[in-house]
Amino acid sequence: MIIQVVANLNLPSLTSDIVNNGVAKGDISYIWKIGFEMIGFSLLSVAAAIANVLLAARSSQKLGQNLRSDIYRKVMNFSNDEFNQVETSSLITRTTNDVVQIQNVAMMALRMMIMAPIMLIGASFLAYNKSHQLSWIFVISIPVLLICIGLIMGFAIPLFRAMQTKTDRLNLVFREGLTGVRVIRAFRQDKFEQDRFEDANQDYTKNSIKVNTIVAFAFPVMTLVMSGTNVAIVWFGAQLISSQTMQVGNMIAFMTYAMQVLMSFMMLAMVMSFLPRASASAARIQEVLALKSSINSPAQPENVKADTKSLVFDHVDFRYQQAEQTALTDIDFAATAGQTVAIIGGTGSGKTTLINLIPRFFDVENGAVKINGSDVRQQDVQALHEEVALVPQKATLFTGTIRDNLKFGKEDATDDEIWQALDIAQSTDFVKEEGGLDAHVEQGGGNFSGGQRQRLAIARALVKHASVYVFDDSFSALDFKTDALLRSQLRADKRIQQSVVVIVAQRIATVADADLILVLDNGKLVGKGTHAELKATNKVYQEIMRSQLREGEAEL
Ligand SMILES: Nc1ncnc2c1ncn2[C@@H]1O[C@H](COP(=O)(O)OP(=O)(O)OP(=O)(O)O)[C@@H](O)[C@H]1O
Repeated sequence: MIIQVVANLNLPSLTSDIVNNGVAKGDISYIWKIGFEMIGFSLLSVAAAIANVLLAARSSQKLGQNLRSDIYRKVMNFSNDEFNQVETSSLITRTTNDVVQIQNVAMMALRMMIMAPIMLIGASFLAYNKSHQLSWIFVISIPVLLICIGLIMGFAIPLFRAMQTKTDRLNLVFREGLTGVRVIRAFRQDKFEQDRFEDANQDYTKNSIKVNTIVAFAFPVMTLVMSGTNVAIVWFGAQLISSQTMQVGNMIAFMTYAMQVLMSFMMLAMVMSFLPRASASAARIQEVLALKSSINSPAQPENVKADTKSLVFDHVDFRYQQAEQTALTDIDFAATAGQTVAIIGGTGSGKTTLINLIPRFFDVENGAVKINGSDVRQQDVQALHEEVALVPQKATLFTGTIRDNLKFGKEDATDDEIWQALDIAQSTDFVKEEGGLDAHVEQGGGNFSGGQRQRLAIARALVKHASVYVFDDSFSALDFKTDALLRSQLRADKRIQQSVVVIVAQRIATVADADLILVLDNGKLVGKGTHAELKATNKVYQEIMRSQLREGEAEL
């Protein structure tokens, strides 16, 4: 860049030299000499400019790449609390659009922000050197230019800032529309959603048009100021020349320097006008990068080596962030290898909340959750996640093959192990029908039924070797027969027998043969025991049984 600026600043001086000493005096050999020099400087300037653009593009793209990886790595370590703080759609905009803003401004800064001040000072100095008498023109043209730039930026900057939030809104509505497209159709809300999107789209477009209109004004206004300056230089320069107080070459050089001075201001203005938008983007990225995950490994994690696997909830209270009431109160139970704990309760009673505490998605308020005898907060988070195999309420599959999806918990799983897990999960038949382990899984498992997705998610958890297997309402999408078969095979499996199994369910039939049943009501443990004990003594359990008998579900 410095080579480019020096070459550019040198050219007008050579021009004045060639005119004054070559053209005016008719010295052809001098013209050739200076002419070659000028060609040399021009080539140098072009080469330097190309190198500058290449390097600036490379550095700014690398910056973008690093920012995107940093954000992704950070977000992957977020706990549920952090996900609640930043919208998913906003996270996507931040990783894409916001990073591009920073990239663009970095590119511009590398090309112009440093070049403009050097050029400004150099050109001003050299212009003054060429003609003291014409320098007063700057006293008028620079303030006029600055006022124009100031006015344009004053209008454009707030609009530039608004651009980012409007992009967020557009993405949010679009994303909600995409994910909820079936619900939207079923409830015939197409028009409402279309209108909502149109509003966001129009808002964004109007803002863009306004910004671009203002920016479009900038160019002619600046050209006007430049042309005015040129006219003034020629007008007053001509008078000086005719009175023989200035040489023609000096006037030409002065004119070029004047353009360079004004161009520097314009470059600075251009970078400045992009800065507010980029600084808004930077703040949004920084917000994500600065978020501290509330779930972290301790400085010195405990080395857990238990011969028998166990899961203990020791008088646990839990409260969601900013919630007034505890979502779980005084939950206390223990289970060891080979035992199945079942959790039953009405909707919103806290079942999912309870099992989210096992892999430490949230931290308890009081008490402790212990796996294999050690408090989960004292364990390395990664190591803890290794010990828990979770089947969430909503089965999530990833694009790829069935084999890819099932190897998620154990990278080196053999096909035999996978088929064994599929067998227990009652999935062998439909997987074979689909074409085996290489069958394609579409985005979100869209080419499988809800029950099939659920069973594949169960199989994925079974492939993993864990201390605790957690099934969150995973059997509800299965019919009674499949549900019973799956659970009996689960009980018979040698590896599962050495682990603790936690099952969340709505149906009495699913929980009846568990070693320990927990009855949850409004976040409290209102019953704890076997099916026979609870059936005899627990009112809430009896009520659940009665309601299901009435519906003809539980034949017990
Ligand atoms: N992220 C959250 N922030 C605040 N409150 C929450 C959050 N998630 C759940 N809750 C509240 O905690 C309570 C228990 O919810 P939970 O999802 O554990 O119930 P559940 O028994 O699993 O219900 P279901 O059978 O319908 O899945 C509910 O009152 C719910 O409103």
